[in-house]
Amino acid sequence: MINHDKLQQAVKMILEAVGEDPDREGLKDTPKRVAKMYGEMFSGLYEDPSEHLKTVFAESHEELVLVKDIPFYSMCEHHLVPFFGKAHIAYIPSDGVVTGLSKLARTVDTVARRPQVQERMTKTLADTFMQALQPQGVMVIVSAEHMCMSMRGIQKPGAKTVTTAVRGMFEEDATARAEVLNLVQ
Ligand SMILES: Nc1nc2c(ncn2[C@@H]2O[C@H](COP(=O)(O)OP(=O)(O)OP(=O)(O)O)[C@@H](O)[C@H]2O)c(=O)[nH]1
Ligand SMILES: [Zn+2]
Repeated sequence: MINHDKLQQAVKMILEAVGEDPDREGLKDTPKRVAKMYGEMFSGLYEDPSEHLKTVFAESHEELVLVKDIPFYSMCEHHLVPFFGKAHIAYIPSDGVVTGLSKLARTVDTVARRPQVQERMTKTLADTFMQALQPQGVMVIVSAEHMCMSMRGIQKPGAKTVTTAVRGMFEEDATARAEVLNLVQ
């Protein structure tokens, strides 16, 4: 599990390293707060995203299911600052098995709450849905703004990165991909 003592020591060292006084009134509880916050933001390291997808229902809907505009916050593993945006999850069930709609969003949260890069987050989501639900196909679209590109470095606030991952029948079926893109816009 997350080592809160070590996190607190590390945050105190960062404050010292930037020339702050970690014992001053405003900062004295900061190491504890940040340790707790990292515990939340990286909780996905200790969860198996496919666990959420064990909730399934027998429903003979073998056509598109799309949950779009799922907001998420993740942490860029290169700079440890947030990247955030929307995930859109589409799948076509097979064998009369669908999962709970909220479980798609829960899976997004688990995968987002790790040190991440957007490409791996997108791919992990697609692979998790494919393995856990064994649907006819999955299409995942993630659109995000990276704070490491907005508030520092190249400083391009508003620039969006869009990544997709398709599996199963979506790989062959351009019309099905176009239908999802059309519904997402
Ligand atoms: N592919 C990919 N790159 C990312 C992601 N998040 C951040 N990056 C990039 O990671 C790269 C790290 O580049 P480096 O040259 O090692 O670090 P840097 O000197 O801080 O780079 P700048 O951001 O250009 O100032 C940057 O280009 C970031 O934009 C991500 O999710 N996916
Ligand atoms: Zn970054």
